[in-house]
Amino acid sequence: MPASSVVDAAAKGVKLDRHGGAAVLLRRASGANKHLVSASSHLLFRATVLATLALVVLFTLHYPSLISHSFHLSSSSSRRSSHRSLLGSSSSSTSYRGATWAREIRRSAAPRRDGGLSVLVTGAAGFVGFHCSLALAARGDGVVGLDNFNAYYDPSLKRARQRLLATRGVPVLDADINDAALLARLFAAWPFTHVLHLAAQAGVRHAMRAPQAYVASNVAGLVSVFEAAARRADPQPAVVWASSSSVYGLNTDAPFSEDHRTDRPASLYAATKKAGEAIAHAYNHIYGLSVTGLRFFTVYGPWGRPDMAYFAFARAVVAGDPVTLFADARRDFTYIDDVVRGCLGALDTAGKSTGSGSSGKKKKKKSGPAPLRVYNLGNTSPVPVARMVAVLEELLGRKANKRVVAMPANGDVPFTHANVTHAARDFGYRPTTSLEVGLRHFVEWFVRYYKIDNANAASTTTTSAAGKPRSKRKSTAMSAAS
Ligand SMILES: O=C(O)[C@H]1O[C@H](OP(=O)(O)OP(=O)(O)OC[C@H]2O[C@@H](n3ccc(=O)[nH]c3=O)[C@H](O)[C@@H]2O)[C@H](O)[C@@H](O)[C@H]1O
Repeated sequence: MPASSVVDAAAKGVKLDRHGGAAVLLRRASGANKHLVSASSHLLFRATVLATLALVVLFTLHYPSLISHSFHLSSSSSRRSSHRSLLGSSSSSTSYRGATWAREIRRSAAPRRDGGLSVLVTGAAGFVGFHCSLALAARGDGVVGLDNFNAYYDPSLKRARQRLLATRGVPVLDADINDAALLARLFAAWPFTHVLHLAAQAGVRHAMRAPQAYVASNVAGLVSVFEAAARRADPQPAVVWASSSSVYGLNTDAPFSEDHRTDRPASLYAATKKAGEAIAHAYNHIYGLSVTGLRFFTVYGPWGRPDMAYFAFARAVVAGDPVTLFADARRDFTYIDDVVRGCLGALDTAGKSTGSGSSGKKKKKKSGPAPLRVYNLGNTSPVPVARMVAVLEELLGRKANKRVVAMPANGDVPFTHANVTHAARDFGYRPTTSLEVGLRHFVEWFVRYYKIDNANAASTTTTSAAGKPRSKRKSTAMSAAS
């Protein structure tokens, strides 16, 4: 029988089978063995397809989060190789649900050392959140991160941080702190002992361009986190969150102490951070929530924020673009590793929340008032911004095209200077990194990450010197090496 006839017979068989079954097919085939073989193979084929479909349906019902790619976990983690990657970079947080998802959360959140913490880190793909998450995971604490990956600065840098965290077993969910339902599901999935709340709208001067973003993140978002921690979580976690040196505003007493006035913010950014400190007081008072606010002082370092001056200036120096310096500005630049030690110290000493939270009703406090703390995390040695640029010039082996202007009325303050005696007393905080050393670490990362040829730099040659740039300028193009 020609091949076309076999195909015809098989086609007929399908048709007949639909109407009369295999017996009709067998009669019409009138003993032709080839037809019999063809028909029975066809039946076998159909049975296999049906069985496969049934299996797919069963699998889908059993593993919904796998099918929807809704949850991010490391695919390359050495410690957690059993975690298959569910990284889906643009998934909606509303799909973070289900039994498998909750199991994955528990697996990442569980500490791997005796007495370890279990920390929900908001803003985990941000600069400080990324470094703190790495440090917590490295010492065996359980960590689950979340971040909304907004475009305030290059989201690809946040994605690169997310990928690196994944290799350490820290998932970073694509989620917004204003998603109350998701926060409730996270606390239902696992009793986090701590929340390190670092998600925020940063940037002092940008607040004049996008004021509502600061209200949405730094006020509404903070309330959302406090609501979840105080009223949805049972037991309540302790919350450590990022306030800012900017709350000192127009204060002129120096160095800035936590006892100084903070009721004269100079920017909307500062005002929202100050509002956050007042909101923290209310949640501590009403719900017995343990809350620690950390006033960061111009934190810098590898994997930093491209919107900050040291980072933007480094890019401008490499590109040969102008650098605008606000005359006489000084900052208490604080290196990231020092700040991370401060954050972990604050978490370790946070003290327990004492209210009862799951029903949202205020019940009798379990053991008196919960801690309410605020600390400066600065470097204690302000440096002129012009000096910061000079160090960058040295490290990059290129001269900046400087333009010095009077400080505009944009919310900036002329100087910051931290007194850190409270943090030193309560958790041994002692910053040890000079601006020169810290910027060297930053530049080493910066040239590697953006694949910049830095052959002229002081750090890699013995002949270049600040003020004596080489005439030969190297490539100015920057591309991320992530
Ligand atoms: O400690 C904080 O609470 C804040 O620190 C950081 O704010 P700032 O201290 O203002 O840092 P950053 O912008 O790097 O400007 C540094 C210096 O460069 C000067 N500066 C800035 C821009 C410019 O074009 N020229 C210039 O001279 C400028 O006058 C300043 O003296 C965080 O961004 C903020 O989110 C918050 O965390």
